[in-house]
Amino acid sequence: MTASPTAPVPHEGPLLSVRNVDIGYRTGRRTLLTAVHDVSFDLHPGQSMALVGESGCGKTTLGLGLLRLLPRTGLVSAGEIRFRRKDGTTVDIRSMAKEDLRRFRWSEAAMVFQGAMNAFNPVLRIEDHFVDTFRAHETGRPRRRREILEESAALLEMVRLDPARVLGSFPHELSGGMRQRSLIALALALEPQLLILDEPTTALDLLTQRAIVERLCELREALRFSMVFITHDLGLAAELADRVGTMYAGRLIETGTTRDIFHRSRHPYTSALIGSVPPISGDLIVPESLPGSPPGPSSPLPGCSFAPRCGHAVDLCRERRPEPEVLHARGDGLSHTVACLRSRELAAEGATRD
Ligand SMILES: Nc1ncnc2c1ncn2[C@@H]1O[C@H](COP(=O)(O)OP(=O)(O)OP(=O)(O)O)[C@@H](O)[C@H]1O
Repeated sequence: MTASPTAPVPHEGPLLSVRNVDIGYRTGRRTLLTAVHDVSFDLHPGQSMALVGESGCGKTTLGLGLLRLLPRTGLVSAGEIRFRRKDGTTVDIRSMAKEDLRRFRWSEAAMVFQGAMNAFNPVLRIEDHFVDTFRAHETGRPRRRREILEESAALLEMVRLDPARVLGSFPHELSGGMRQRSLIALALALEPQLLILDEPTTALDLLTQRAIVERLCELREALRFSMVFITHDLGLAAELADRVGTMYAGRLIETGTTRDIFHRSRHPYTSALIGSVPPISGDLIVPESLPGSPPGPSSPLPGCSFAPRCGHAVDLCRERRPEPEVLHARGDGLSHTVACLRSRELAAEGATRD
């Protein structure tokens, strides 16, 4: 018997399962500064998760670490990053051999960095980037250049670019928004199941940002890839994500659905971030109610890293590190989890958001 088109999709389990991951940077022969601590989360097929937090909280380090794209001094030093491949097998990205990893990137998981200029080779035309990407992942008979270019044109049209104008151009001949869209088209070329976007619209004007975000929403719906979206802009997070994770001093201190985070955040840091957003979506500004900055990896604190800036901290917060606690359990990685010793008390007092 064949399944009817309306039959529920069988439960597939997570696409990406991150467990107790630490990521550090070597600063000397024996010193490793840990920039990401003990991060765990599951991402299911088709889900989009935004990582938010001030600068230096470890969002980019986590994004790069997930695909083993860290600079030479960077290292995933603990934990598991399990990924369900297109062939149905599961692999720990940490233990993948280099050649396997090369094939895996782009075809199964791709990353779009902030500032697309650096992602392109300045002496190659956009069409050559497409041809190289397709060719590097070919397994059977090499495809004709014309065939690849036709497919590339369709991808560019998908992100609303004119292929006739873009394919023959060098990266510097395009505007920032066009480069960023070209990069998104390139990242989607091999139909990856996971797209990691790091501030993909920063430095673009508001109209271009909006156009890219709208296109990404539509594409995700049509192509059903999963997404991890790193941003300073909570307005974008609210639009693009169905889940949000707040990072502070290298830790994931609150995760939940977009609704949990924007309407009933339980960590005073998340509440302060949301309180700092201007009424119309825009860049995150450090709120006046939140003076100071997050501690860097070289100055870890014994208790809660946010305690020195938190108006609700008590002595215990400075002594004991809060473990993530599930406040509202849900399947598919959608639980609302918070790492704050006082979260229940503060919610009862109405000090966090409802
Ligand atoms: N190549 C590196 N070598 C040493 N330390 C680094 C390196 N890259 C980042 N760090 C440190 O790791 C910490 C986390 O930085 P990261 O860039 O991941 O944060 P972020 O939240 O993404 O910030 P931003 O939003 O500004 O990109 C910071 O303290 C940073 O100084």
